[in-house]
Amino acid sequence: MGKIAVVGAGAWGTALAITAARAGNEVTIRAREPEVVASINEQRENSLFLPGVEIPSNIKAVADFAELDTPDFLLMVAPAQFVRLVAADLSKTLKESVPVVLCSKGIEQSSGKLISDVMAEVMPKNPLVVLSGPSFALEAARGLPTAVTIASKYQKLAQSLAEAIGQPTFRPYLSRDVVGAEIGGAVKNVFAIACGVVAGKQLGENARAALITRSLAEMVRFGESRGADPETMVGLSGLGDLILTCSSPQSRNMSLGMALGEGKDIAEIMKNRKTVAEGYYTSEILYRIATEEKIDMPVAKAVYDLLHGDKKLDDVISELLSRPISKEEMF
Ligand SMILES: NC(=O)c1ccc[n+]([C@@H]2O[C@H](COP(=O)([O-])OP(=O)(O)OC[C@H]3O[C@@H](n4cnc5c(N)ncnc54)[C@H](O)[C@@H]3O)[C@@H](O)[C@H]2O)c1
Ligand SMILES: O=P(O)(O)OC[C@H](O)CO
Repeated sequence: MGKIAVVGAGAWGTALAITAARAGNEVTIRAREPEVVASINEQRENSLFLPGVEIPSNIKAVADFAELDTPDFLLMVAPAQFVRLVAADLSKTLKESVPVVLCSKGIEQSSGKLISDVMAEVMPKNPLVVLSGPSFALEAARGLPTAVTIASKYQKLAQSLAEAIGQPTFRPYLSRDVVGAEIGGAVKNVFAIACGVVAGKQLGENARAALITRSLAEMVRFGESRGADPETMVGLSGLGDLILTCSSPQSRNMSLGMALGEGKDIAEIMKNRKTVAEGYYTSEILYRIATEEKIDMPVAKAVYDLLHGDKKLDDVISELLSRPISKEEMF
């Protein structure tokens, strides 16, 4: 039986803890909120972030990083904008030999850095693995079939993580392309907001299909700018996650876009959110990077204009639709 630690007891951290426990591991999950620690240990439920799912008895919640001991793998599942701070605290007690599995999806807004680069800065010695792919927390937690990409330059580690947490209903696929796996998960959140706008404004399924396809082209371009393999972009962590997140109001990012498309105000939507819609933060930095580096990303720009600019929805849509005719290029 292996030992898995999870840092971040939001919906995804909790779902991954349940998945790892279901595979037979002893799991310790560190929650930031004392009420979440109590809820997991006493009610066997994370009633704040993943209500309605039973927590198996081989999961223990703790408040203190020091209680995580020395796991075989540590899963980092804090929201992307908090990973630097959380990792800095964690690094005070975690041994440098413990492999860290990055499960967060985003780009650091203050620096424009990929979160794997943030981890390399803050915890440079811990071997890094990325876990990404189309995976709604609730479905994975309920044991519904899910497939993910596990990427690392240390293939033996990727393999042993896959063996430790894999099971018929949670199938990992292995990759060496850490940056590619990470970028797909980070930028699809921005495009899911755009697809939500299409749904909320009832622009139709043709528009949504076109938007997903053109978003994939932008994902490929951005990925190439960071050295990602275009093939990774059409795998689970890229196209797979793009399709999932752009197709279901279960997605926090798509539902944020739907609210915008229905005419709600962004400040109102963001007020009092307790769950994270990573695309909101990623869209701002993605637009800045694309502008500075001249990466053609019109859909990402449209989302930026809606969330962080002061453009009107109808103006943003007509700007996107009246771009000059160009050649259809993906790669
Ligand atoms: N929910 C999903 O279905 C899902 C699936 C795959 C990946 N992810 C990714 O996992 C990451 C975590 O998302 P989630 O869905 O588990 O979170 P969540 O929205 O369910 O919960 C919010 C999380 O943010 C944490 N948080 C709030 N303020 C914080 C602070 N100041 N410092 C540190 N942490 C703070 C909370 O403790 C909690 O863990 C995100 O990057 C997300 O994109 C989520
Ligand atoms: O609910 P979202 O939009 O944060 O998406 C969750 C996962 O990233 C889907 O793979």
